[in-house]
Amino acid sequence: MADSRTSTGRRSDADVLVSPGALARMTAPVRSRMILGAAMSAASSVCALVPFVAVAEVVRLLLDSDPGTTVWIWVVVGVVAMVARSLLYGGALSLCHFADVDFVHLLRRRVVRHLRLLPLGWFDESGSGEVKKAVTDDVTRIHVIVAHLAGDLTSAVLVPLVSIGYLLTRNVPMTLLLLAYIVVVFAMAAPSMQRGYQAYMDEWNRAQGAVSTATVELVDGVEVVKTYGTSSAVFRRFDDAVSRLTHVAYLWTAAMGRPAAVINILFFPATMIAVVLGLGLLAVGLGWIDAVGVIPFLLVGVSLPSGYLQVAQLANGMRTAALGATHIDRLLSLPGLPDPDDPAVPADSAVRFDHVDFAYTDGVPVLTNISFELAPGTVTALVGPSGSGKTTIARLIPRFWDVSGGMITIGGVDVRQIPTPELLSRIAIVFQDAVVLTDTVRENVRLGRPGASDADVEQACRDAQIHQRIADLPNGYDTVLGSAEGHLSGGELQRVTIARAFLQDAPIILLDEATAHADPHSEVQIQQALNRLGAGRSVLVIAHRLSTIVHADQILVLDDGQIIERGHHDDLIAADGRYARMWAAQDSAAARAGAAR
Ligand SMILES: Nc1ncnc2c1ncn2[C@@H]1O[C@H](COP(=O)(O)OP(=O)(O)OP(=O)(O)O)[C@@H](O)[C@H]1O
Repeated sequence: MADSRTSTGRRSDADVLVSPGALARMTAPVRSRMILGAAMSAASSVCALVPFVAVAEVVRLLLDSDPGTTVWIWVVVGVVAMVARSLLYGGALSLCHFADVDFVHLLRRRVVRHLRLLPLGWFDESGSGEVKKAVTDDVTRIHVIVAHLAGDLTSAVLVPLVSIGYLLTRNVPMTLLLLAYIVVVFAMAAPSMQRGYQAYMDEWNRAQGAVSTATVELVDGVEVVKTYGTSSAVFRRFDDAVSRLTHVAYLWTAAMGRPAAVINILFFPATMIAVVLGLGLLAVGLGWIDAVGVIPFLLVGVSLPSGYLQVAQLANGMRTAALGATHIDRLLSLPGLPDPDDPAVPADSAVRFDHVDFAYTDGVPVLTNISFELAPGTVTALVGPSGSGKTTIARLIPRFWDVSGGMITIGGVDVRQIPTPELLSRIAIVFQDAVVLTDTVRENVRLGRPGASDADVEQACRDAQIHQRIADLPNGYDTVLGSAEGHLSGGELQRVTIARAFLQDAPIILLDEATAHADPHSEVQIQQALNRLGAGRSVLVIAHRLSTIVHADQILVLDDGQIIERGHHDDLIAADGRYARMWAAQDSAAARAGAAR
């Protein structure tokens, strides 16, 4: 059997065992409206049948020698049923669709809230494809059930049952003859349809999952695709996934096509009219029914099999919805970072690492025995070779991951005991790559303090030395970042995120290589903004350019996850150790670059 993992090693739909209760749990908040919608839809389906019955009865009575006033009663019944049907149908449709809108909103919000609790490691492992799948694809799969299942399934099951009941009251042998025809057609075609369906359903889901993952990968890696064109592995994986999906679709259609065509032809309304007439002639010949008695069968019996096809489609929808619900259920049951069992609020903003060990993967230590203090109003710089653990240290403070050993405290309180909103409100982070949303500049800055006034947002931008640049944009602060008119350089975007940190006014600042992508002019501006931002706060700086941290109160030199030197710039230079060598190497590199210019 083909491997059911996708090219990125993630699990595909076919690996998931559908959990029977998941769909019921997921739809619980709107269940009462779904039931009411189903009841209204059932009543509407019965009403939809009544006009046909009324016409059949009117025709039968008119052909009688003395129709009497009963004819008019049937006319009124038919008209009232038509009106009632429209009202009930419209009501059921609105009810289910409004329930569906609420359902989608509630479920997406629940999923996104839960995603916020998951450690960053989960996102690294699962990728954006998994998030997109849960929030859009899986929710959409279930939404079809809320919007349509209750109403459509009830009517698909109920209409044939009521029709058969009515026809039995008209003539039992003729009804049995018609049912026998329908059963024989099913018996001929349904088993091979079922076999074809089961054989390719899983294959189809797997191929679809692979296309979804490959598409996300393609978009994420669009720069590689542009550079290496269609020869890149990313593009090849996408191409293979699409070809596989097409192939499965072809095989599936071929397997299902013949039996589906047989059923469609034999249940086609024109075919059914001919069948009812033929069976009617037979029954009249055998003396089981008179000619007038065949009329109800022509009007009501012809559409008897249509419900089957609808039920088959809905069963498919049910299965994919159950699969979507199982995915979401699994995601919602993933454990988030544990909540504090004894919540406490820190007294001040002194950050302390106390013999901290950390590993992303069990058995592969990344940090070992890290201890240092980040006192309020001081700057601590982390330096060291690539991969030595600088970013990891910074990310443990806001609990992007939890330590494996030792403890991190803020104001004497273990970060694991500080309620998450409280913890995050105390820490402002300026990442290496400026993280901005596709939203207006104003809202991007306001993320630092939701509810901040426009004046405060502008003041923060002045402090970050980006106000004038924003004011010069076509729509000023209302320009959407990422849009054609809202294109800012890396250094400018970095200053937008610094403005966000100014607005947040947090006592602890984490700066991860904030000047990394800036040109020399931007770098000076960013540096000035950062110096002002850091004044009076606990600042942790990750720096590659040692010239930016010569005035730091404390420099920690990391190597392979351990602190190998610590002290002021001058002390470390005097010690003539690793830091001194790094300084000399950067100095001569800068001199070489200067000479080359
Ligand atoms: N999400 C992750 N999952 C597993 N390993 C990781 C993860 N992030 C980083 N690592 C590993 O942890 C080690 C430390 O990485 P870290 O990013 O903290 O180093 P760094 O000193 O900041 O590097 P750089 O200067 O290149 O940014 C590296 O070996 C890295 O491969």
